[in-house]
Formats: sequence, C-alpha cells, structure tokens
Amino acid sequence: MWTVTKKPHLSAQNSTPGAQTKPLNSGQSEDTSTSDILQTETKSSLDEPQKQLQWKKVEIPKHFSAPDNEMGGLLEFEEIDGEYFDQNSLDLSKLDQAENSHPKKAQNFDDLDDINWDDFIFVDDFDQDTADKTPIKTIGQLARESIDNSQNVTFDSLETVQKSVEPETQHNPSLNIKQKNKKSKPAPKNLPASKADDKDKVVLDTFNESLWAWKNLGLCDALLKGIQSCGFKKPTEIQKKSLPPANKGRDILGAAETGSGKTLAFGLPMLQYVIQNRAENISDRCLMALVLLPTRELALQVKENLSKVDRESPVRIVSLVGGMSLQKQERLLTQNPEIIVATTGRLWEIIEQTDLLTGKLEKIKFLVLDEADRMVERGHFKELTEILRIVNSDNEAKRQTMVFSATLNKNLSFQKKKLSSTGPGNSENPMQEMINVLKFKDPNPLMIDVTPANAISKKIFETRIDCLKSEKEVYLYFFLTRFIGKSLVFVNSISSIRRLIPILTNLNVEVFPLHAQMQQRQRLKNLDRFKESKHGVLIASDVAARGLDIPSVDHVIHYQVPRGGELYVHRSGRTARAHLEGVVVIIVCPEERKNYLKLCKTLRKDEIPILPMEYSMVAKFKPLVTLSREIDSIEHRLDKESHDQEWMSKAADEMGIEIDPDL
Ligand SMILES: Nc1ncnc2c1ncn2[C@@H]1O[C@H](COP(=O)(O)OP(=O)(O)OP(=O)(O)O)[C@@H](O)[C@H]1O
Repeated sequence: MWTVTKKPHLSAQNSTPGAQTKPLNSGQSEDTSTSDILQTETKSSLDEPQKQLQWKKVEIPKHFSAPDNEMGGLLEFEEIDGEYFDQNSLDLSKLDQAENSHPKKAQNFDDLDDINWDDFIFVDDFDQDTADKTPIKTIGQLARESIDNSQNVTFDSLETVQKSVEPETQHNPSLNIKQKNKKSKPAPKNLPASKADDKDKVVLDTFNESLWAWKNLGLCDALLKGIQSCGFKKPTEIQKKSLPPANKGRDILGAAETGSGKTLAFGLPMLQYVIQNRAENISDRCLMALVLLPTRELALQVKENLSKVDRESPVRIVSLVGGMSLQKQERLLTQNPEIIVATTGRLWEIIEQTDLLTGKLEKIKFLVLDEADRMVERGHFKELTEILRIVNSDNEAKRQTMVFSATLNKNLSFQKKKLSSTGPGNSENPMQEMINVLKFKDPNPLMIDVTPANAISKKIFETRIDCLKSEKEVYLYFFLTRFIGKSLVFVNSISSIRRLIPILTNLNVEVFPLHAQMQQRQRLKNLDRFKESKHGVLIASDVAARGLDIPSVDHVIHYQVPRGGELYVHRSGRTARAHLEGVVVIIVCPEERKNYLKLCKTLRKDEIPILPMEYSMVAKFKPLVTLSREIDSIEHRLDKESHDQEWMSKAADEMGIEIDPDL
C-alpha cells in the first residue's frame, strides 16, 4: 500500500498555488510504477507545504493515481479537506501497465466505502467568489443527483413488464453513496460483474459520476468504458428500458422517438453478447450477429457508432452496402467478421453470387432490424424474406431478435396498406405483421414503446408556411436567409432537387444535393460536407429521411407535404437529436392541403401552427428568386447550345465536312 500526504482543510488563507496542484515528472520512464512516482514526488516537491499545513499520511487506492505522460506529466492532485483526483484526465491504460509492472500490487478498493463523498468537491468547480455566493455541490450531491435524474422515469403501460426485468437495485433517493456501494460488492465496485471482466480487463473510472447512471443495466466493463469515452452521461429512456431485458436474452420490439439512441439500445446488448461469447482464439471467431437496415448511409453510420463504443474490446464489424466496392466487401468477409451490418440488397447480392456466407447466416445468435417498418415495405421485403428464410433455416440455432423503429408505435396506424403483396397481408396491426415475418424464437417478445403520443419528439417545434406552389422557392429562400442555421430540406422528387440546387446556388446559399441517383461516393461526400458546414443546406430525397444522425441540424423543412405520417416523423427526426432542440417547417400549397389535413389526422394532431412572418420582407425576396430562376434558365439554354454545337462539330469532323458558319 502506498501513501501520500493528506492535506487538511484548504482555505483561501492557508493555501498556496503550489500546494493545490501537484505536478508529476513527465520524464518518468514507461515502466516506472505509479507508486514509485508518487513516493518520489511526495518527498521532493511537496516537502515545503507539508510542513506548513501539517499534512498527515493517508492510504491511496491504486486506481487513484497514474503517471500521465500524455498530459505532459501533470497529474492534478488536489484536496479541500480531502483528496481530489481529476480522473477524467488520467490515461488509465497506463495506470494498468504501471500497476502490473510493479511487484507489489495495491488491490484494495474497500477503502472507498469508508469515504464520505459529501466532504469532497471537484476542484474544477471551486472558485472562491462563486463559493461565497452559492454553495458548491459536493461530489456526493452530484452523484446522488446523477442517479436521481437517470432513474426518475415515468413508466408507462410497460411498467409491469419492466418491473419484472429491472435489476433489483431500485433507486432510493434516501440512500447515500456509501450505502449503495455497500449493497453491491463486485470488484471493482459500482459495476456489474460479467464474464468480460476477466476477458477484457479494463480499469474503470469508478468515481466518474457518468457511469453510475449506467451501472445497473447489466453492461460489461469494456462497454461501460466505451460509453464513458463517448461522453454519454446517462442512458436514454429507450436504452434504460431495453438494456436489462436485452442483456438477459429477451427478444425486443422497441419503439422510441427519432434521435433517442435506439442504435445503442440494440447495439450494446449485441456487442456484449459477442464480447462475452466469442472464441478466445481470434482465428476461431465467427459470424455471430446480423443487423439489417434500409439505406446505405444508415448502415455505414450504425457500423461507425458500434465501433466507437466498442474500442476497448474490438469486435470485427463489416458493413455490406450497395454502391461501394463489392470485391472489397467480399475480401472483408473472408476475414471472419463477428457482426455484419448490411442493407438487404447488397447482402442478398453477396449471398446469391458467392458462397462466402454459406452456412454462416443460419448460425447467427443475434438479429437486428433497424427501421423495421421500412424494411417490410415494398422494395425491401422480397430480399428480406429470402434472407430471413436462410437465417431461420436452422431450427436448432437459438437466436435473439431485436426490432427497432421510431414508428412502430402501436397507437398509430402508419403501416396500413403499405406492405408488399408478397408480405403477410394488410393487417391493421403492424406489430403483429412484424412478428409473423420475423418468426421470433421468443413466443412473447417484449414490446418497449416509449414514443410520445404523436411520435414527434417534444424537443421539436413544428410550424407551417402556407403559400402558392409557384412561390415555394421564395418562401424557402426567405426562411433559409431569415433563420440562419444548418437546414435539411426534404423534397418528394429528384427533379425538385435538380431545380432547387442552381436557384439557391445563384443566391449564394451553400447547398448540397443528396438523392438515390447520385453515385455513392458523391452521396457520402455531400453528407460529410453538410456535416462539416455551419449553415449549410442539404436538399435531399427520402433516402436521407431515416436514421441519419447528422449533428446539430437546426431546421428540417418539408418542401412538399410528405406521403404519409411515418415519413413526416422520420424526416422531422433529423433535427432535435440526442438532447438538442430543433425546428420543423412544412410548406403547404393549396394543391397539397388535402394531404396535409390527412397527415394531421394520422399524427393525431391539430393543424400545425403558421410561422409568423414579415410578409413585406418576403415580397423583397421575390425579385431575387425570379432573377436567379432567369439566370438558371439562361445558363441552361447556353449549356444546351454549347453541347449541341460540340456535338455538331464532332460529327462534322468525323464525316469530313465543314459546317456552314451561318447555321
Ligand atoms: N445515452 C446517450 N446520451 C447522449 N447521447 C446519446 C446517447 N445514446 C446515443 N446518443 C447519441 O444520440 C444520437 C442519436 O442516436 P441514434 O442515431 O441511435 O438515434 P435513433 O433513435 O436511432 O434515431 P432515428 O430514429 O432517427 O434512427 C447519436 O448522435 C448518438 O451518438
């Protein structure tokens, strides 16, 4: 056990700057143990303040200290009537190395139960002026608040189901941290034990409050560490409700509003299953899970999200999507991926053309359908049923299935009449249809529905612009100029994109097109450019309507009334993601009024309120848009003429004749 000096109460009078921050020597060699460094430093740089402040020796648990070379050797070591360790700044993997290299390992975590965290504050929060005005929260208070916030959920109709699957430790606000720690005593404390603890040893930031909100969801240390590095402070509602049963192997149908973190709701249990059940030997690892999605961009995004949270114990994930090199994807398949994230079209192409997946798909243990209601629509359903036929063909293989979407809401009849004729029929109950198609192994899959009443997130402010069809461009330009931000404009046809792009470009708006007829490389490039832009405008077809997680989209504009409530929900959900807010505008012309009213009925809402506007200003935008249209049509005509001219010259050359210049 190693010791450091403990500083008594530090006040503005008796503190010195040198005593507040303890720099460690950045020149320590890699194999120097933490304890050596601490001892050296304790003797040298802290000798002086030690005398003045009458420091006394206290024990320090092993994970409280680390040589942090990436921080230039600076370890914040601060206490105000106690210790403070800036855990966020520590490179814990280095701590692990240092501990392992030292013959005497300090393993005792029990000390932590005896610390009263209400006596400690985070030093970053400490500033004398603020402290004089308002009391600074203690670490104990912060931790209790974090737990309160994360557990203060109103359980809806699923309450009974949830109660049976929630872990035993229900929140009791009166419990202090000490008692909580004492209740569960796995090592390290505060974290659930799992097989992965042994396999993928990760030193966790035990006292980072963000993890406390995640701790009862049955996740292994490797994933908790991944969540921590992603900075997700607490699980979203759908994650909180689905993770415990999913981690216990239940089949789940999950419905939650757009941007509410459904990817991790299915992704974490899937990764956990793979991490805990794969072969020890890397060369023996095999395909264990399949995720099917409706669009290429979404599949690439899901793969990226899974990889981000899985850095500690990397699972081999391959994405199979159309429009990208088939050969490369085939090559990746030969490297024994453990998870495939695919669009149905490309996966089916590979199944049909190669034997790379023969005998593998029927053995998977985990199947996910994201944007599931879209998957059973025409265009995807045929390939989906063929793939499912293969996946289901081994009756012995026990498989866990998870189905997610923002529009599986049983109260909204989005799916009526939408299923393919080769599908299971036009039932009034889309959930039942889904169960029939998928052939769940679990006779009673768990339905977790946390969608709001009309499926639109409460963080979305909806508004409407009524105008003539011929004036839509003017109103769009007005909105984009008047309300600066990152905007995503959805249109119903590719020809609308082709028309809007030059008009807005002439008006100096930073616009990017995205539609299914573009080359995949260009699609991804435009998406990236839009993501990076501050006030860019993406004009997209419904290929971008579902699932795409583009950070900080301020506005979603329905340039035309979408064909159905489900589309409205998904398109609108490109804004107000995670914890942000957003604005949704629908532009309605008289010809669309009937469809718009139908949409309101489907969404069970009154009419969407009109956007208050300065009509005198709109009038000033009209001549600009008219001019831009004219410029565009002149450019178009000139382009065509020059193209015709070129064609004629080329043809004349080939025929060896001269063109009459008067022609
Ligand atoms: N617990 C969390 N805390 C904060 N952010 C989170 C959390 N979980 C996920 N996120 C982030 O929230 C965003 C939306 O997540 P995700 O794409 O999974 O939403 P979704 O519910 O699948 O949306 P959609 O229905 O539109 O597909 C992502 O940027 C993701 O990284």
